Order: sequence, then C-alpha cells, then structure tokens
Amino acid sequence: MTPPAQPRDRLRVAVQKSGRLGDPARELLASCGLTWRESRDRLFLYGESLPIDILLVRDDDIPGLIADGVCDLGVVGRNVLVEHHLERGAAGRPASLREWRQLGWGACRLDVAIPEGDEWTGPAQLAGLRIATSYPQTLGRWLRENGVEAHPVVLNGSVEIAPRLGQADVVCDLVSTGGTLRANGLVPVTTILESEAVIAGPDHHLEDGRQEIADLLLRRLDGAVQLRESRLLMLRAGRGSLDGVLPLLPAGHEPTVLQVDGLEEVSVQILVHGPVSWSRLEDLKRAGAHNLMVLPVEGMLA
Ligand SMILES: Nc1ncnc2c1ncn2[C@@H]1O[C@H](COP(=O)(O)OP(=O)(O)OP(=O)(O)O)[C@@H](O)[C@H]1O
Ligand SMILES: O=P(O)(O)OC[C@H]1O[C@H](OP(=O)(O)OP(=O)(O)O)[C@H](O)[C@@H]1O
Ligand SMILES: [Mg+2]
Repeated sequence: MTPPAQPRDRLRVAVQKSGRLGDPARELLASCGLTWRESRDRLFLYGESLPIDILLVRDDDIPGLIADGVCDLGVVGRNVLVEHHLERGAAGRPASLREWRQLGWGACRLDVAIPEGDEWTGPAQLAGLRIATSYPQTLGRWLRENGVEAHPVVLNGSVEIAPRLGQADVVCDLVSTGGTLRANGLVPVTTILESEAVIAGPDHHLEDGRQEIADLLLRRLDGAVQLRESRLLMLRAGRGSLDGVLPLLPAGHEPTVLQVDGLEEVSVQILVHGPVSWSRLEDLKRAGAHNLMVLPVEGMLA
C-alpha cells in the first residue's frame, strides 16, 4: 500500500530523462514560458518563472508516479499509459489516470509483424504462436478481443530480433518508419494501437491549489500547440481569379482579402492549421495566385 502523498503547493510534471520524448517535452514546456534551475544530479528542475517543477525519469515510471501522487502530470506516449492502465486493471486496481491532452507529436503504432514472405490471413493465424513484445497487456487485450490464444514473450528491447534468435515466431512492437522491421525481415500486418505523446494526469482534480496551476499550464500548452501548428499563408491574385483561388485555400481562419492600391489585384492572408503542402501551393498558382508565401507564427493574441 502506497502511503498518502505529502501536501504540495507546487505542480510537479514528470518528463522522460533521455529518449525520444524528453527534449520535445522540455521544449514544449519552455515555450509555455517555464524556466528552471537544474539540480546538481540533473534529475529535478526547479521552476523559477512558475511554481511548476519537472522530474526527469524513465518513461515507463511516469504513469506510476502520477498514480502514486508523486507527480501531478506527465508527458508520455499513449502506448505506455495504456499498458499501465491494463496492468492495473489486471491487478484488480481501479483506473486512476487519463489523457489530459494529446500533443500531436511522438506518433507511432503498436503493430503485429510477421516474417517477410509469410501470408497474413488474419488474427486467427496467431493462435498458439510465440509473440515477442514489450507490451504484453495491450497485446493480451487485443488477442482476447479477437478470441485468439497465443504466448506473449516479454522483452524490454530489441524485440524485432527475437524471431531470428528463435525466441518467438512473430513480434508486436512500436513502428514509425518501419525501418527496424524491414531490417529484421519482418512486415507489419495489423495495428493494435495508434500512439502519440500525451499529457497524462489523474482522473480527479488536483488539490492544494495545484489544479489552478495545472489549468494555467494547460491554457498555455493549448496556445503553444496551436501556435506550433499555425502558418500564415499570403498570396496575391488578380481580382478575376479570386473565385478560383479562394476555394483552394487550406482549412484555417476566415481569409482576409485586401485590395492592392492602384491595381486590379488583391492580397490574401489566411491563418492555417498545419503545414501547407507544395502541391497545394502549385494548385493555387495554377488558379492564378502569385507571390505565395508560407510563414511560421511566433505569437498570437485574438
Ligand atoms: N520509432 C518511434 N517513432 C516515434 N515514436 C516512438 C518510436 N519509438 C518509440 N516512440 C515513442 O516514444 C516513446 C519513448 O521512446 P524511447 O525509445 O525513448 O523509450 P525508452 O527506450 O523506453 O526510454 P526510457 O529510457 O525512458 O525507458 C515511446 O514510448 C513511444 O511513445
Ligand atoms: O519503425 P522505426 O522507425 O524503425 O522505429 C521502430 C523502433 O523504434 C523503437 O526503438 P528505439 O529505436 O527507440 O530503440 P529501443 O529498441 O532501444 O527502444 C521501437 O522499439 C522500434 O524498435
Ligand atoms: Mg522506457
């Protein structure tokens, strides 16, 4: 039984110490105006600009630290959160965490992959096979949902090599480019979880004034995430081509159309969500636009 957490009036956020999500998570928090003083062991960052401290840990430990009340929030892959949630469930403990925000980066999939050249006929073909994975609970849930009985072989890393070593027949592991699978003669056949980086937190309100600090951080995070994805698209077009150009603009805010002094031309500006592809710019140019420009947005205040 975990002893109750000590009262705290500062928010504590768990972030991966090293690894894929550590740097982007710290950059995101810094873009929310957070500054820190680093402890000598570099495991604790004391928040200077706001009462928000950062604990640097292994990503697998993040859900447990939040569940135990040692940390309030954490930046972690959904894959780790789901595995923790199912582990707790299997041990008969109630769910205690939820996704507070999805961050739109750190995307990867948890896929089942089989040896190249083998035919894939569906989940039933996995019956009785040994499946190497670091995610036994998530795999187990998917197998149950598909009515398949197989044998998970739990490995903490280098899962893709297991079939070559004779430890397993197939694998269930994280995939983004697919390069690691290909290098090991495996092909992905089905996705059992789509993942991305998320802000994880408890499924209840925080106490001792920490909910107010968390709300402030989340408001800034929402703004920072939106800003990161925003682009300003600017172009010029002849009045006559406007009807062809406007329907081709990417999704975004209401465009601003301004008459250019002394010319039969307009200048169009639109704030768009997400990158603008080259093919979109080419389509706009074909429709009569010119002087097209896509600019990052540094700040925004409605
Ligand atoms: N190939 C990938 N592409 C994109 N995201 C990935 C990829 N592999 C993992 N991730 C995401 O990044 C998270 C962290 O991955 P990383 O490899 O750094 O973890 P780790 O080796 O378990 O680190 P730690 O030392 O903290 O335990 C994963 O849980 C997943 O959400
Ligand atoms: O589809 P890909 O782009 O090849 O990425 C997939 C690989 O990335 C992760 O491992 P990572 O490189 O983090 O090494 P690890 O085995 O130490 O976790 C994951 O466990 C896969 O092995
Ligand atoms: Mg880990």
